[in-house]
Amino acid sequence: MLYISTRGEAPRLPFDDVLLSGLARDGGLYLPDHWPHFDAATLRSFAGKPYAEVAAEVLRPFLPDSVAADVIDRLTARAYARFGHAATCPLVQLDPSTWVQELFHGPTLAFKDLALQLLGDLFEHVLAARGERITIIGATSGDTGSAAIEACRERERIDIVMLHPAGRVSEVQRRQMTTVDAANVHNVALDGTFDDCQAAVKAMFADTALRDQCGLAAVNSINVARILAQAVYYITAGVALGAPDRPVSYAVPTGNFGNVYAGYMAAQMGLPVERLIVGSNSNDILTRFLNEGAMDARSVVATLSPSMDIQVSSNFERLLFDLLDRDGAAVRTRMARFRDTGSLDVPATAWRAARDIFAGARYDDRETLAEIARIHRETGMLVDPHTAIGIAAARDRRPDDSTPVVALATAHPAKFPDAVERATGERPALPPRLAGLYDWPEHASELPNDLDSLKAFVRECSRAAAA
Ligand SMILES: Cc1ncc(COP(=O)(O)O)c(C=O)c1O
Ligand SMILES: N[C@@H](CCOP(=O)(O)O)C(=O)O
Repeated sequence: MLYISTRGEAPRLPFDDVLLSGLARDGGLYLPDHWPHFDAATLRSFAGKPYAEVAAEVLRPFLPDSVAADVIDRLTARAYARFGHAATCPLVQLDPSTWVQELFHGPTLAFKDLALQLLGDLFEHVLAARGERITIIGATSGDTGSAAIEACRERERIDIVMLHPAGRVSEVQRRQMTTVDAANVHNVALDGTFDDCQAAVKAMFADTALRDQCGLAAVNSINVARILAQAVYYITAGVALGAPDRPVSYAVPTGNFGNVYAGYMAAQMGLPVERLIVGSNSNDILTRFLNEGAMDARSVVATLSPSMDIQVSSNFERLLFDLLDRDGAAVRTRMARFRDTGSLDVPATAWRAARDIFAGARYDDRETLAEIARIHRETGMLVDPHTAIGIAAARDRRPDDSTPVVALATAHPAKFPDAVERATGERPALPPRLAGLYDWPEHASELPNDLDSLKAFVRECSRAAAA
């Protein structure tokens, strides 16, 4: 299998190159050139298997022979052994047709661990085989950062520079990144929003000299391997609830559109998905698009669900590519106009096609707190603000009462203790291994939102550049 860019101009690349190269050289995002199809018998055979085994089966067709054979079995077994629940991503039933899938049993308590624990080992395997080093540059609104740092800390062939928007992530999220004391980990508190961080990362990838000198690589959903690995939990939840013999819907708290795009990928591979329900906070560009057809970026508003405080949802470009019949030139023109004007022109036919599978709902902070309180009152569960938005969207936008809906619980409530306590009066405790988090010293460089300063910083941190 080869991977193609959404902007149609970069060369097709094999998996190893795409894994290590991040953004395509034409500014686009990579996608597989075709989707493998899992037939009904294969999907049925996944039910009841350990998560690591299903992950290996689902990912095998996307991998080169050198990894697909038995290496992937070892890597998935090792990655998912680090999770704190024997089922890896257990399902908890809320009512007769709604389930919550807990994606927060990994080392950093958020769904990003599902992909990044595996990616860390994959990077190491491929880099050792090629005798290379990389410098990862990433942007985080909170959770990608800690999951990527945890997955890559102290790895000999990797340096990691992680940009977070100063003052705009929760204290637990920030400390999970900045208290890591490892020579290859470099945190940047950027004076700006998450969108500024993500734009800076993409601009650094566009600098060919920097990119080649430092061996830049991505851990964000820019990296297609990240979201391919996330498609697995849609499949394990679906088959546990009766797929392929009945369709399943998913409700997903959404910011950068990566997680819900992973659900779209699972559907392309044959999982019968009835609806992908997008839950937004007040930064509701995706919900406005789905409901009204217009995609206009506004200023980012700080909310109680900071990981979704995003206006430029990077992965929407991957969906747009499909909606425009995989026409890279059409994507290129529209993305250039979006960058210049903040308005993305999506043809009405494409909008209607998007609405065949996606639906959207928006919740402000008041509604989010009310939802956390309601869930606690009615079920005893404590949920984080992002998860609450997913559960509310599951209830409000489910297509019918009979199709099961899986609401994705994307973070542990202890990552957002202030909001949870405000809504319920109960303060969720951190797991014992993070008990010292508030006492450990923090390490971060405060930098302005200035590309030249960031590039200089990355060069300084990169052992690949120094070699
Ligand atoms: C807890 C949580 N929920 C939801 C999201 C939104 O996910 P995505 O950006 O993939 O749409 C994030 C961001 O990664 C997150 O950290
Ligand atoms: N919400 C994310 C933002 C980055 O998204 P990604 O899926 O592209 O890594 C975060 O938690 O950092």
